[in-house]
Amino acid sequence: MEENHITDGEETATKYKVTIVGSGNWGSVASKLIASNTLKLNSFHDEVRMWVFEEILPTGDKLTQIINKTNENVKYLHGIKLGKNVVADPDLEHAVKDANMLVFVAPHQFMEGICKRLAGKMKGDVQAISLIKGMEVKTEGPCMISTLISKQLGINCCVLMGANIADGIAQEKFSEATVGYREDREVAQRWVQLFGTPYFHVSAVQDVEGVELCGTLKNVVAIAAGFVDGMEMGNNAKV
Ligand SMILES: NC(=O)C1=CN([C@@H]2O[C@H](COP(=O)(O)OP(=O)(O)OC[C@H]3O[C@@H](n4cnc5c(N)ncnc54)[C@H](O)[C@@H]3O)[C@@H](O)[C@H]2O)C=CC1
Ligand SMILES: O=C(CO)COP(=O)(O)O
Repeated sequence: MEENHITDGEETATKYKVTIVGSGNWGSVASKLIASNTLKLNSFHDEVRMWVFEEILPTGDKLTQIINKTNENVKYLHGIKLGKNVVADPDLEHAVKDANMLVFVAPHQFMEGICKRLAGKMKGDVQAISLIKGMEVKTEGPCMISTLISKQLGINCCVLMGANIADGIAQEKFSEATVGYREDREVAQRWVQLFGTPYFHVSAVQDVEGVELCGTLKNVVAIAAGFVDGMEMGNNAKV
């Protein structure tokens, strides 16, 4: 347990361990942002574990092996180094077992299955954040993904959303995002620290559902705007 604590003069504080659950385009960029910060910030372990849904590449290699060898997610974020401190792990339960900060960034349709596998497998003090846009629509009504995570895993879940296209952020083009949190501002500030860089500006507001709905519904507007472009109806039709 010693390695989980840092000593700052007389005080000892928890050293946070981060695992990213998901490794597509956005999950890979999230790992790059986070890995650059854990190296700089004393309150986090350097290593960032990234659960990878294992795939066999056309070369016959396993995706996790290539990520760990080249430091690059050649399938979902080609040409971008993630950081040497990112470790790809194909075993979901193993990837989360020591983490006290969990970043969920798998496509929403896989989340129910992922949560079922994770229930009871995590540390007691774990905090979560969802970067997932979308919602589960069931017969009893819609359910936000942060709610699904909180309910199924019994943990607090913040969200991080913005007009964020992963590739632009991977290329370190300026972008901003918002963390939505429920009660604990200190936890929200920890997420802000973990994600924020000079090119990725992150702020926090106390409104999980508001932030998550804006992030999700933004994509409905984006699809409609794409239709308008495709039909060459002009910008006024978008308003
Ligand atoms: N790509 C982007 O620019 C952004 C994406 N998001 C959100 O992030 C979430 C993830 O999106 P992306 O990273 O773009 O996904 P992606 O489409 O790039 O990757 C899909 C991921 O799902 C994995 N996968 C495939 N089958 C699976 C299974 N059966 N179980 C679990 N995982 C499986 C793949 O291995 C891959 O890691 C989505 O909710 C999306 O809305 C949010 C902001 C930006
Ligand atoms: O929300 C996005 C960019 O901001 C991308 O979402 P999708 O990957 O679900 O299209």
